[in-house]
Amino acid sequence: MEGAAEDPEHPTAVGFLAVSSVITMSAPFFLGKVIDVIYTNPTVDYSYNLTHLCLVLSGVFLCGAAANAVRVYLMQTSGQRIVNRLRASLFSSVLRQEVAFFDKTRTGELINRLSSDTALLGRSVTENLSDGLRAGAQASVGIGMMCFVSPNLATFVLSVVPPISILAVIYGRYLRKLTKVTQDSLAQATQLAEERIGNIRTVRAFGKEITEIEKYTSNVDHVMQLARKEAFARAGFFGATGLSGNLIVLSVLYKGGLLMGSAHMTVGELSSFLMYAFWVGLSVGGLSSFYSELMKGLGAGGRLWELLEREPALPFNEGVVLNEKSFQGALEFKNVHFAYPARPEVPIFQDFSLSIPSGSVTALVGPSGSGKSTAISLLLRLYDPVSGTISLDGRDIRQLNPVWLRSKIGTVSQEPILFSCSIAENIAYGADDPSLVTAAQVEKVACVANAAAFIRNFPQGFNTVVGEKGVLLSGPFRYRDSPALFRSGSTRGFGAPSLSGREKGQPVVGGQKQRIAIARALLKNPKILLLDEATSALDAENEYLVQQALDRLMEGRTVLIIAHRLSTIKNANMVAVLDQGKITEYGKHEELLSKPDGIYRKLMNKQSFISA
Ligand SMILES: Nc1ncnc2c1ncn2[C@@H]1O[C@H](COP(=O)(O)OP(=O)(O)OP(=O)(O)O)[C@@H](O)[C@H]1O
Repeated sequence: MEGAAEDPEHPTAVGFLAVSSVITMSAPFFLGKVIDVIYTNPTVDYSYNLTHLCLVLSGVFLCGAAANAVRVYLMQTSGQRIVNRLRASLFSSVLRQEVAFFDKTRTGELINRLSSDTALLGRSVTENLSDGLRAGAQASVGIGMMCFVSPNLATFVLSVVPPISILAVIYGRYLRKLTKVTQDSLAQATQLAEERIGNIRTVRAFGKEITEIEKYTSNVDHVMQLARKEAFARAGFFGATGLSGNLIVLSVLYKGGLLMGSAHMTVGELSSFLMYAFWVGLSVGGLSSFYSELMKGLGAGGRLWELLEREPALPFNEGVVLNEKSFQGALEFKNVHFAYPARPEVPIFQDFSLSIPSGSVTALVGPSGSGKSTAISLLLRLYDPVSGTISLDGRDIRQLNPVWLRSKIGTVSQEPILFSCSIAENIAYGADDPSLVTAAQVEKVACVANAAAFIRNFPQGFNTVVGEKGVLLSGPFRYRDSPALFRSGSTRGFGAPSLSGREKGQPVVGGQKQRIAIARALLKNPKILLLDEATSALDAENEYLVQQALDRLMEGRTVLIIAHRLSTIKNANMVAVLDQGKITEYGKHEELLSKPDGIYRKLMNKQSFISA
């Protein structure tokens, strides 16, 4: 691995590995000598030689143990370092991917890569590699020493190796298959748990706790069944190897006894031989677990590599940056055709054209599902059109640097997403460099966004931590129009139905999240604003506060707003009606309303626009 090769601790650890292995493997030979000294000098003064020998050997063994401990320490730290580096690169690679990639890839799967696959690979190329090397070296030296001590006995013992190896290979394959199935079904159970816990409000609102518990329990029961099968296979294999190990030792003792009887072997040699045989047995066990860990690591590595090497389909931070001084912020869709990559057969836009002049407010209206949010996703360049162009100040946005482009665009969605940190941090998130934002700046934008008063009423003020997705704040009541759907292959784009609506029946106190999101957008101070108005009515006072904050935010910017309020539509410079994948009507509210058979007129009659 690249990380392992760079790591300076690796060569040191290999040095310690060599020292500890040499010492370990010389032990049986010298211990055999000790036994022979005991047996061949049954006179009084042998104790002097023996004491010396034992003292020297103890010192050597101590060095071996210390070298081994240092090796393990170095390998563990170096493993963790590799895992950390892998995680950082992987996270960086994931965050650079285009949005369509996230439509297709499950979050749980990515989290799994980030947490367990990296750990698996890290361990596999450090500790496991070191243990494997050690086992391999010890097995070869052990076999060599067995041949050296007694070639006769060694040939006898080694003749049982081939059949046992064949058995081990068959077992290994079976086990790998079984492990994969178990892992897959565990991943399924985890995915289910993650989704249901993340969407607990929807589960609760539908009273599905018991059903979900049963579903999860049946999933983990399935995992248990597979795990039992695996345990059974392992138990059989270990039982068989244990038995054959003992039988081999017994036959070595038998044959060794005969050789000793015919004076072809000393008792020390037989003891050394047995110890070597024992070490070889242990090392072969170590080698097999090294092999299975390595295979797991390589599997994880393959999956990680795919992700690390994946080139995002849309560029991440490259392209033209327009001159800030002459930058106007005029937007235009020209003959845009678009279908989501996850569903290429369903066209969303067909010949969609719309011009949004610099500094104007355009209200976009249309039936639900007509593609209003999609238009915003395209302007943010979360996806590219199949054909046609979207331009900013006459420049195709595909030529522009997407990071720069997005830095010029502010968004406030129906259900803004806040992070689980303090309100001040959430507002500062809008700035290019949040660490440079002062408390005074945060308070100022919060004031303009009509958010300062309610924030100050919280005991911790601006330091109040909002819950995951901002659930501790009030938001619009959205059960009516956006039921949370469990995933069936794709997520929604901009303005995805959030699950953090309020429980049915609770009073709607209103719009705190929106006002924080407006403050966040104010701090960003973008030239272009893409807004998705909340579909729900707030109470009169909050309605007024949010509306006033939005009006202040819109001042002097190019605005495209998905309108749900009559007042917004009336105040907009232009209204564009989106239907059947294109803009079918365009003009001022009154103009459009005066067309007797106009779609806008029908829409107004059919759809309830909030009259506030
Ligand atoms: N990421 C996605 N992958 C595939 N299809 C999607 C994705 N996001 C949205 N769609 C589909 O695209 C169509 C347009 O969706 P969009 O959210 O743009 O409509 P909308 O007019 O904003 O609707 P609403 O008013 O209900 O919010 C819908 O049929 C929707 O199911």
